[in-house]
Amino acid sequence: MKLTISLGQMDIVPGDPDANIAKASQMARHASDAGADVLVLPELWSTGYVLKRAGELADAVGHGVFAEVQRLSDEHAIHIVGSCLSKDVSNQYANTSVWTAPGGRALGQYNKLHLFRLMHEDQFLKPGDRPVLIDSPWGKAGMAICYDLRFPELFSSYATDGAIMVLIPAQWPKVRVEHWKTLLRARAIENQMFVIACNCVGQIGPTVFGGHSCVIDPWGEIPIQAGDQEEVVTTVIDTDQIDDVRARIPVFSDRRTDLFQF
Ligand SMILES: NC(=O)CCC(=O)C(=O)O
Repeated sequence: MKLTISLGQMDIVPGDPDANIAKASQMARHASDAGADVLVLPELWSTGYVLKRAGELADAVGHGVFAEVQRLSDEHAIHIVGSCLSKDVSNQYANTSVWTAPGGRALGQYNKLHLFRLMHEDQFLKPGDRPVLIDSPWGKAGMAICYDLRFPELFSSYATDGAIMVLIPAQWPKVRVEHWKTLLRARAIENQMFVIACNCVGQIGPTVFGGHSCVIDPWGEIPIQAGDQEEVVTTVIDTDQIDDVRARIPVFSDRRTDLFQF
C-alpha cells in the first residue's frame, strides 16, 4: 500500500503557540497540496521547551492546540502527528503525541516514556506508562518521541506487535545530529520497518537544533531527508516493502526467544 508522508521541519517560536499554529497551518496546506496522507510535526512544536510555563501553555487533549490540529486535519483532509504539552485532570503535564485523523477524531495518544534530563523534562513532566500502537489506515504504527529513540526495546516491542512504522516527533540538537542519523537508521534496519522522524531547526536559548528530518525504509535507505532549514519535505513509501525485506533476511524467525525476551 502506498502512503505519502510530509515532514514539517519547523523553526519553533518559543512560548508562542499562535505563531507556531500559523506555521503548522501553512505546512498542512503545503503537505496537502503535495498529496500527503500524513503530516508529521516536531516534538513540542507549539511551544518549544519552555517547560517552566507549562501551567500556562499546556492544554488538555482535545482542547486548545489539540483542537486546532483537529481543525487543520479536517480542513486539509490530512492525518497529523506531532507532540505538544498536555495536562491531565490532576494538572500533571506530559509531552504528548496525538495521531489526529480527518473527520473529527484522534486515533490515539502517546505520552513520552523516557524523559530527557538534559532538557529538564524530569523536573516538569510526568512520563508515559505504556507504549502506544496506532491502528492507522496503512497498518500499525508505533509512537515514540525524540529521546525514546535511544531505547531499542521500545522499537523492538512495536515490531513484535506488528508495527510497520514508527513515527518520531523530535527536538534533537545539532551537536548530536550524527547520533540522530545513526540511531534512526539502526532502528529501521534492526526492526525491518519504516522510521519516520521529524526534527525542528533554529535555536532556542543556547541550543541549536539539527534538522535532518527523514524517512528511512526497512532496508535502511533514506528516500527523503531534509537539510537544516525550515521546510516541508514529502515522499511516498510502499508498505509492501516490509514483507520483501523480512523475506530476504528473516530476523524475526531467527530470534533466540529461548535466550532473550522481546
Ligand atoms: N528532546 C529530546 O528528547 C532530545 C534527545 C536528545 O537530544 C538526545 O541526544 O537523546
